[in-house]
Amino acid sequence: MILDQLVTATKKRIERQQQQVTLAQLKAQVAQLPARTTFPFETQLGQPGLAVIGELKKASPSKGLIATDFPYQQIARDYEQAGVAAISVLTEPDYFQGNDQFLPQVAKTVKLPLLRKDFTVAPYMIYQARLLGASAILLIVAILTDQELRADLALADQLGLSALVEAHDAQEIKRALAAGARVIGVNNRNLKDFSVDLENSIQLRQQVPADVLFVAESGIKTATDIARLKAAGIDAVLIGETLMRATDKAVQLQELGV
Ligand SMILES: O=P(O)(O)OC[C@@H](O)[C@@H](O)c1c[nH]c2ccccc12
Repeated sequence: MILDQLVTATKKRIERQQQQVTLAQLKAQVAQLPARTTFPFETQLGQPGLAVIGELKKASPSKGLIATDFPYQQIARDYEQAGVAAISVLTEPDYFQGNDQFLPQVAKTVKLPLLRKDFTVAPYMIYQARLLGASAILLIVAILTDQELRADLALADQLGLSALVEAHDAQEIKRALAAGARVIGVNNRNLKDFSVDLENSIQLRQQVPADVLFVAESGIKTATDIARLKAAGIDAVLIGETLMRATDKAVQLQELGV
């Protein structure tokens, strides 16, 4: 499965990076940063109405190259002007053509909270996310043990980072809730065959209590999709490809009815 390949590639990448900057050195750098007392990612998602997280994604394993031209700072500015609540920044290099440096570059361009979209497989990556200027990290339940999930959530909390905890079925939602997730994302894309089914997030909405933020992820393309998700009481949507391909982000969001 693609997720296994991503985990293997990410572990190798982090091992390489740790040879340049050790965990102890990274921790020391993070310790120099001012303490954070707020969680702007969650504040933004908790606003009334459906919040949109716009994603910066040059390529993906399911779609290949999405944007030949990728002026990510300009796209971030366009997202901000179009009124998105937060920006998801793919940093994974091998399959998504992401780059860690996109985060600080985008952070100095817009005021919006940034989600570091990567495959968090080690606490090292959580310290990195803080140092790079992210407000939130992604934790994928399917690739973490319960113990790791708890420890990662605690560390994120301690560093002033929110965590979007990604689940794809009721069992994973249970694990996310038991670990104390405050934001749960349900991926509509099946990572085994890349098929997309919006019903996944709609059906699973009921498994999550109202005081936990619920994000529907992937495959959102039309106003009908948005209307269905709104009717299901979803707090936020994560939209990548549809927004990446739109020449005018504001017009695209208007057409979607968000
Ligand atoms: O481009 P889409 O279909 O709108 O999807 C966005 C986002 O949900 C997707 O990129 C995603 C969801 N979960 C992930 C985990 C890692 C990398 C990427 C993702």
